[in-house]
Formats: sequence, C-alpha cells, structure tokens
Amino acid sequence: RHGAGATVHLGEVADWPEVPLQLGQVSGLALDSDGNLIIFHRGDHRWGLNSFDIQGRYQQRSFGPIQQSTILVVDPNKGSVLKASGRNMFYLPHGISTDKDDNYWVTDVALHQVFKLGNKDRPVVVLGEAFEPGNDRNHFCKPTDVAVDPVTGNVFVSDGYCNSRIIVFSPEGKFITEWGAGIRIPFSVPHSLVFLPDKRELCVADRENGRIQCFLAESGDFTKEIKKDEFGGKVFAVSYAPVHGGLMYAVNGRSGLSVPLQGFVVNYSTKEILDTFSPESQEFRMPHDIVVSRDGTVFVGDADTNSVIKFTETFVQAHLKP
Ligand SMILES: O=C(N[C@@H](O)C(=O)O)c1ccccc1
Repeated sequence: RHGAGATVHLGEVADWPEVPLQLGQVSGLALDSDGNLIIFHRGDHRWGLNSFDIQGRYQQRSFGPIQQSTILVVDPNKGSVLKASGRNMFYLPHGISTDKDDNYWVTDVALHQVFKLGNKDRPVVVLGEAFEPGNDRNHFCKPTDVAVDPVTGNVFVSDGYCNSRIIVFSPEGKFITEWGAGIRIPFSVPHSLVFLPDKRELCVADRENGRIQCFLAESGDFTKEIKKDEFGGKVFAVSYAPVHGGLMYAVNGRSGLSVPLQGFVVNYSTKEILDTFSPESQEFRMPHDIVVSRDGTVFVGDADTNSVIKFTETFVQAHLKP
C-alpha cells in the first residue's frame, strides 16, 4: 500500500466520528463485508469489581438485560450509525466477530454464552447455559471472543477469564475439539482471537501472559509466539492484515510495569515491531479491541473511555541518505 522508502505511521483521525456515538463500555469491534464497523458495547451496564462472585457468577441479574442497542453498525468514514440492534438481550457484552456471511458471533461474560446472530431477532445458535459458568462442552466461564474459519465455517471460542482454553465448534455449534490445557504455560485470560486466512492459523491474545500465541487451525498445533517487552506484560487484543507477508495488530494493557498504552503493528514473519501508535486527542485508558480494514484503517475500542478511535496510515517519508 506504500512505496519503498516511505515508512508508515498510524495517526488518529481527529474528527471521527463526526457526531458523538452514545456508547457505554466498548468491549468488542468487528468489520462486515461492506467495510462497516460493528461496535459491541455495554450501554448503561459496567463490569465493576462486584459484578461477579468468587465462582464467576454474575451478581447483577436483577438489573435485567441492557435496554440500549448494544450492536451498532457504523459508517467507517463518517461514524454515523447505519443500524442499531441487540436490545434486551445482553448483560455484559464482550467479543464480537463476523463470519463470511456477515452473521455476528458474540460473547457475553455475564451469561457465559456465545451467540450466532443472523438477520432474525432470535439467535441462530446459542452455546453455553445462561448464567451458568462451567468448564465442559456446554459451559464456558466468561468467554471472551469468537473467530470463524472462512473456509470450514468452524467456530473458535476463547474461554475465557476463568478458563484457559480454545474450543472449536462446527458451524452449527457441535463440539469438535478444544486445546490449551496441555500447553507448557497455560493461557492466562485468552482474551481476543483472530483468524489468519492466508496462513489458516488462529492467533490468541493471551492477555495476562502478555503474549500472542498462534496455532494451526486444523490441528491446534502451536506455530508461533510473539512476546515483546514493549507490550509491558499485557496484550488485550489482536487483529491481522494478510498483506506484506502478514501484519499483526495488537493493543496492550495497563500493568504494574510503566510502559505506555499503545497499539502495535508487528511483522508476522520477523516479529519486528513496524509501528506503535496512540491517540493525540486523548489517552488510551483500556484499549479493549482492535480491527483493521482492507485499506489499512484501524479502529480501537476503549472500554474505559467508552469510545472508538480511528487511525489511518500516514506516510513518513524516510530521510533519504544525502
Ligand atoms: O478485565 C476486566 N474488564 C475488562 O476486560 C472488560 O471490561 O471486559 C475486569 C477484571 C476484573 C474486574 C473488573 C474488570
């Protein structure tokens, strides 16, 4: 997307969205096949320190489901809301992904469930038992994200805050396999997933281990780990662009170490950090999900500032040697 010599830097698009979006905690972002941004947010619900008991059971069921529209389809250029849905369904939204048919796959950490949403008002597939945390084929514990293999339609679920595994289901929701238990250092909050279509690998933001781990989609065999000091010990989310050999995008999180909160662009093959970025107009406080579009535009959702920030590629002409 850019000529030789120029280095690319992602810069914040200051006047986006043109009209402020009424958002609660932004937990998940996705893109549909038209390049529209899908925002999954929590309206007037918040994940606080007393939202769950020690067993991981949600404590605020009496609040009822979020009444605002939790799923917003937003025009990527203006930030205007094209469609709003997801009312009276969710308690604590978390991850959202689209499949090749533009179905939405979402997770709710209070419900401990995964949903496939088509264009009907009732979910097409529901995985997990409402409000029942667990660790088997029919129960998750605060599942965090979903990724769908565009070829097989298989569904990968990162489970979750109180489990340490990836579970694989068929497109219809039949259990296929799971992995994570056997690996040398278990996942610690597998928090975000991205499917690499050109490599047919699944990558996981292993949040509290501050690393990205990748696996062959077919077998679950480990292929690669990307762990950088610059991450500072926490990686909250990953995304990917199958260009220039593969570019991995990530955002880190607040940790005891005093490293800046920022986004990263990493060369998938060499693991070299090509760029770091953060907004000028505000500070990241909890960058929680990240997506990258075909034209290289990046959106980051922040679950603490309740905002989505847009970044586009600016070209910093390399200083040609005299
Ligand atoms: O991680 C947490 N939250 C975010 O990831 C999120 O809001 O999804 C969290 C953990 C403990 C207590 C309160 C919040």
